[in-house]
Amino acid sequence: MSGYVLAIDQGTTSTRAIVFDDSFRVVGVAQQEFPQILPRSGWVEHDPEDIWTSVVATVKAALADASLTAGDVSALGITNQRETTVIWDRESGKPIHNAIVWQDRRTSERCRELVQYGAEDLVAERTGLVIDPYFAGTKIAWILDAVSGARQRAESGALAFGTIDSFLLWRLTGGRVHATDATNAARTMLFDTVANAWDDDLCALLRVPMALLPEVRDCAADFGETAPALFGGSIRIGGMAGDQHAATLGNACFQPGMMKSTYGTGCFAILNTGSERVRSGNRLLSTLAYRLDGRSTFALEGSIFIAGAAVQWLRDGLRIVERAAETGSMAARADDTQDVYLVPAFTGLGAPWWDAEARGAMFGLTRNTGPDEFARAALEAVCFQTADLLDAMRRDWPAAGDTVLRVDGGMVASDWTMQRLADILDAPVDRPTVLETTALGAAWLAGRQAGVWPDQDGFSTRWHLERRFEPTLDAVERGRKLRGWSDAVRRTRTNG
Ligand SMILES: Nc1ncnc2c1ncn2[C@@H]1O[C@H](COP(=O)(O)OP(=O)(O)O)[C@@H](O)[C@H]1O
Ligand SMILES: O=P(O)(O)OC[C@H](O)CO
Repeated sequence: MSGYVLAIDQGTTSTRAIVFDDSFRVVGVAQQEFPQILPRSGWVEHDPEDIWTSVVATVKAALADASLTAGDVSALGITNQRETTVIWDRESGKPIHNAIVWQDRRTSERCRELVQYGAEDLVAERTGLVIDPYFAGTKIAWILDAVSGARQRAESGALAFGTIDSFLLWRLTGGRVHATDATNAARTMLFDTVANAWDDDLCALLRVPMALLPEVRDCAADFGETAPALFGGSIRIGGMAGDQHAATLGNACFQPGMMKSTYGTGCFAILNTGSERVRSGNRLLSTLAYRLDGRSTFALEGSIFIAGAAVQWLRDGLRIVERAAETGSMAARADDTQDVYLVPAFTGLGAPWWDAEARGAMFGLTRNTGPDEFARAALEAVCFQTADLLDAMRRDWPAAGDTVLRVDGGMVASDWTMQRLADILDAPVDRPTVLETTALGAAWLAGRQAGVWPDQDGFSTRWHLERRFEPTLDAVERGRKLRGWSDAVRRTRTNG
């Protein structure tokens, strides 16, 4: 068998398909953006057919780019934007509603009711999550209530629910496999991560019929094979993981205490806590890092909703830059005497604040404030938010104290941001040579399952550092900046 492995990375704004060889080099790649549907303030949807079309097109294009056919590829791994919720008809394969995206806040009111009802402890104990519209559970119930007849059809077993991985698997296998992996299941608010099973009590609480739910498998498992007609030959599907979990694997964070942070549209920091599921006292998520060989590895996660999206706002909303990459040089020449803070709560605040109602704010504006200070504030916001997460992680799990942060995602191309991140965290930041770590993690799962790629140890030794950013900021200045940020967050929050 060849060492070529294909990964589908189905993200929030685009789909990528990447072919790796057995030296983990990218030999073929294709990317396609698809429309974001914003029906009203705080609502975000995707058309699942757009996603499906982009997956088929990018897989074909990546194979062509690598000058390979389906028969040359040993395995396929799928990784995906998490929590985004699709419900489809098992007979026709057609979705009954647009996918409700992870960023969508339409179920805030329902979540408030669940908190008032006193469900927080039950949810935390079984799932490790906080109650928030972010997760799939309340989105499923919303669709069943909004689409006429859907609840009844769900109860009779005519409909299927899946996060994007599961929906793609169903389509790729020609409707033969309805399954997900444990990391995606862990983002629904319906899955007991210790028992590794869907939870009857939570399904009843959230009014989700269990007949809708997919079978849950390990991240590296036999997920079936692609229908031959799709890509001119079938490919075995051997790996599946939510994108942040795949990035944890791709960054080889296999040991307890290792941590990665991915800077894309949002920012997601995951700290490997080993076999211990740490109950957070600081409103972090206690989730799965990954599940392999029947064993779960747990993690503390901090989820920030807006990271690179703040840079997109400068580009597409304010139009003060033409390209994201310009923000680094602007930040470098921004006026040091101006303390301008952006709290980018465009869709509420995630961890550790979980304030669905908060909206973005800027502080410290003067008549001298210009585009450079805006750019610096947007990039620094990402650093300050990561510092809040790391601080919460250290309080929850003191072993996190000496952590080196491994980073990936589109934003880490910015040297200025990575240096500022090390300065604000007062910790080293390691940037790997392969920045496509999410796709690499999914490919590793599939390659390992097919027996053509190495196990954890072999893979870890081939993780390579491109550059380490060491902290250089003095403690007084760092403390002053962090106090300014805390004050800005306090003034933005609605639940503090
Ligand atoms: N040089 C850069 N400086 C700052 N931000 C950047 C830079 N390059 C890309 N970005 C930001 O990174 C994000 C894209 O990262 P990516 O990992 O592709 O995101 P996603 O997978 O969430 O779609 C965009 O929000 C973009 O604004
Ligand atoms: O598609 P991304 O990279 O923005 O990641 C989305 C996250 O998985 C949402 O939880």
